[in-house]
Amino acid sequence: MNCRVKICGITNLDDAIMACRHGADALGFVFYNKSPRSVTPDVANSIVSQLPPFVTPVALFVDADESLIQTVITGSPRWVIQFHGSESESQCAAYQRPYMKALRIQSGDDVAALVAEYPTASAMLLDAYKAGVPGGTGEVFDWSLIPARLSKPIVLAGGLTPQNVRQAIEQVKPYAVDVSGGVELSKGIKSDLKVQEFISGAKCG
Ligand SMILES: O=C(O)c1ccccc1N[C@@H]1O[C@H](COP(=O)(O)O)[C@@H](O)[C@H]1O
Repeated sequence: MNCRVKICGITNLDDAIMACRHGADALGFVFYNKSPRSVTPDVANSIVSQLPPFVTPVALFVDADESLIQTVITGSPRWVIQFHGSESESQCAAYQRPYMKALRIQSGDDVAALVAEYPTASAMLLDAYKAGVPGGTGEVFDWSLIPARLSKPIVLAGGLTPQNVRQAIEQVKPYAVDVSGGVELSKGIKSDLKVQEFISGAKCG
């Protein structure tokens, strides 16, 4: 099964180019200033302007001001948006860009019903729920909570690593996987070896 890979939390050009070299399909940039992976619009747009073709930059926001979102996305027509807060469907759709909405899954959630709330999303990202932390937690959730058939492509996130990514893909069969902390050397800095192992693990099936 060909699974696409997004490497999230890119903060510098060297890591971006390294991830592309290993076959990343998408790179995530975090515009949330409480994250240790937070980048400025200028830094991110400078990196995006130097990316090779066929790699999608993803701008991650957590309940951000409209002005910040507009500042980022006007920097490049290539941006896809990841909404990782409690944004409504109409807020997400307002920017007229392809977007994915993150859902933080916990037991008892009706995942199909939550997905159905975002008919304009290109994909839905499923992440672990942790109280008080919007994402990048490094925690895995119970993948058996994900129904076999959903109305949108699924991007699986939350605590993925080079060690568990193949098992995750075989069990969940997502459209794509997304990783941040599991391929880091230190907060905000990616490990060449871990990125290589993660992508080859995700794409070897
Ligand atoms: O990466 C962050 O710092 C971050 C901050 C706020 C919201 C989301 C964030 N990252 C996203 O969280 C998931 C899971 O990350 P991890 O692999 O468990 O570290 C992923 O979708 C990141 O894009």
